Amino acid sequence: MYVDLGSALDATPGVSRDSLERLDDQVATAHDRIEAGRNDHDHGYAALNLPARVDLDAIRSAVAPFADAEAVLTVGIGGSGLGAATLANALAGPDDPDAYVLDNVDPEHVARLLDSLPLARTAVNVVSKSGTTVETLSNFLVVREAMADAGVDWTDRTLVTTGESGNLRQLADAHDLPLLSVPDGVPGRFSVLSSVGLAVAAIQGHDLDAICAGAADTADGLSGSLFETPAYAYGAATYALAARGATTNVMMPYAERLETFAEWFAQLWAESLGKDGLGQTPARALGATDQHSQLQLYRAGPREKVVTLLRPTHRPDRPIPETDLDGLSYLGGSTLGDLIDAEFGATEASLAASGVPAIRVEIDGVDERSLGALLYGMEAACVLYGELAGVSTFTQPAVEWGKRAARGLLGGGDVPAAEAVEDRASLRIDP
Ligand SMILES: O=P(O)(O)OC[C@H]1O[C@H](O)[C@H](O)[C@@H](O)[C@@H]1O
Repeated sequence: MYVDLGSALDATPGVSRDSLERLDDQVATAHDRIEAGRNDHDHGYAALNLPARVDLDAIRSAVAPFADAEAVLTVGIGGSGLGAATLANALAGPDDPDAYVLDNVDPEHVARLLDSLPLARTAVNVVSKSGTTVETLSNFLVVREAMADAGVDWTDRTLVTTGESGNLRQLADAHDLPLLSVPDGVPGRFSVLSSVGLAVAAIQGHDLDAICAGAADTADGLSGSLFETPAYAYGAATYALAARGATTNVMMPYAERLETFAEWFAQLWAESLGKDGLGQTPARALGATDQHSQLQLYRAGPREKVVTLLRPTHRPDRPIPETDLDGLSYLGGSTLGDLIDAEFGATEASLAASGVPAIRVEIDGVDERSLGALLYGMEAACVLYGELAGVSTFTQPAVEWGKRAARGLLGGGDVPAAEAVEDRASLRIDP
């Protein structure tokens, strides 16, 4: 992962080279804390040790029964769904099993998806670290029933990834299902480089060693200076920009295959850093498509944004056919790759012309090694940002409140949070 901060220097809000140099002392201190946390295997920091620790053979053996799968359905939400979806959508090839993620309980969507799947040839990958998340468990009960209705033995088609205790672990033990563990000390949104994210990649036949090697390279390159460590450059610059008013971070990949990465990034950034009145709101965009919708706002709207422009520097290409149409002759000899690169450069320049800060992030290609580097790099960036901001990066108390309230409303115990839902104020305007 390569990071270029040039377009954030003379912007509003912006960071100067001098201010980054001053910030580098704090980066060194934060790096020491991160390394101490990694050495002690502390909660959260342990996620940054995954590339060296993850047991790829255990993942390969757990997915071996699903070698015949035509589709793989992950049932999981948040960190238990987005990592698998990011890898699947980035890496999927034409002959791979199709990957789907059920991370919502919209009944119509669930029914349509189940109707469209070849259930007898579908691997069901149920993932929940806590083993208690109501959306995941409810969806799994529905999937299991659909399989039974279709005459499929669900116990032959189900893989479970969960923590050391909870309903899912009990279910896996009771039915002797293939089982993978969420490693200790790894919050869901930092778990993509474990069985949580890698099982689907394994079923699809992707190169797990290369994903982990890309991540390990990035891990080995972490140092106490943002000027030597691209991940820290990104974390430190976004932190400094947020402190100067860039409270929104637009993640804008110029590659369809990375669209889901922006969703994964949004959870990582929002849930980790949104604490104590601080944080930076992640927004998701896609280049070049959103140049024709959201770019107007990014250039000319409120000055509270930094735009992260992400692209692969190599990708399969396709020539634009010659045409004799007047006005299109300038395209002669160009490719779609030339065009999307020109659009990337034009957006960066257009933001700079308006003084809106942008950060350029590049990876070599949308391949296993580069993705491992990108995912790990963004996790390290997030942890560094959290250290600089002094927030509790690895907790999510505000999300837990909502989970308790929903459970209470469904009769799952005497939950004070549920009463707050009943007590909501209303100012309803009827037609
Ligand atoms: O893996 P689970 O325990 O089912 O949790 C799934 C998700 O639940 C909550 O929304 C948490 O805030 C997320 O961080 C977590 O990834």
